[in-house]
Amino acid sequence: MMRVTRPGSGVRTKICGLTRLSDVAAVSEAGAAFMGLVFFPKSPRNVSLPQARDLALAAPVGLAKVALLVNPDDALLDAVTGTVPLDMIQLHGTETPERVAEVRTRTGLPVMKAVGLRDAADLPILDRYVDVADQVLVDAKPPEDASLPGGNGVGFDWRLIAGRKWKTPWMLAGGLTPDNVSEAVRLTGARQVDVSSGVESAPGVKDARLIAAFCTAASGQ
Ligand SMILES: O=C(O)c1ccccc1NCC(=O)[C@H](O)[C@H](O)COP(=O)(O)O
Repeated sequence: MMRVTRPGSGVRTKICGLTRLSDVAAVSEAGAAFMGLVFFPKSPRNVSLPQARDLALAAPVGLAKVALLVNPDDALLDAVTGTVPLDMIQLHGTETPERVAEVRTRTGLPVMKAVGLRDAADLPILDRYVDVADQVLVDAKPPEDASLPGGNGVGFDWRLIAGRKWKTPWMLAGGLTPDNVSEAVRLTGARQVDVSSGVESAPGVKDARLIAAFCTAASGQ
């Protein structure tokens, strides 16, 4: 499988919600740094344990495999980490900082905690996680009527975080697309970006051309 090294701006991309081996190939060829596997039965991107294992085993060295979980109990954590070769856990529920610390210890893996923003009142929530998580995913809060806690293709006002710095590495997410990602990077100063809906042709169906276009746009080329 060919990997493309982009000497551009160095912005790293995560493509979330892969379900097919062809998605892994597309993500790798586009030069993304992370691929996300969703373990959330209500999601159109949900993968079974055997499916996730096959996808993870197909990833080339250098493409980090991230398991996305929502308020997982220890049994689910053990099942996922015992079956799927992984590089990171993404917690996308209402996990407390204490639970984030427990998940790090239990799995031995770095943990990225997703925090949803809608307005400035949500910003202090981020500060609760910077000391305990290895990465913070700065995402949009889901709409009130959403059935998914993330992956809804909605954004937030990037000016909320423009010029802000956290001591923990962070990734920007929420409604990003090949058309808006370069502006999002420019405005927020993000060095890492995450996308799911914006590179799909239908809910849960990744599109190789959109993945390539997203990675190219994110890297400033
Ligand atoms: O993608 C899902 O189906 C999903 C389900 C449950 C929790 C989170 C989920 N997705 C999160 C993401 O894919 C991304 O990390 C992020 O929220 C960006 O999503 P999008 O706005 O669709 O690009």
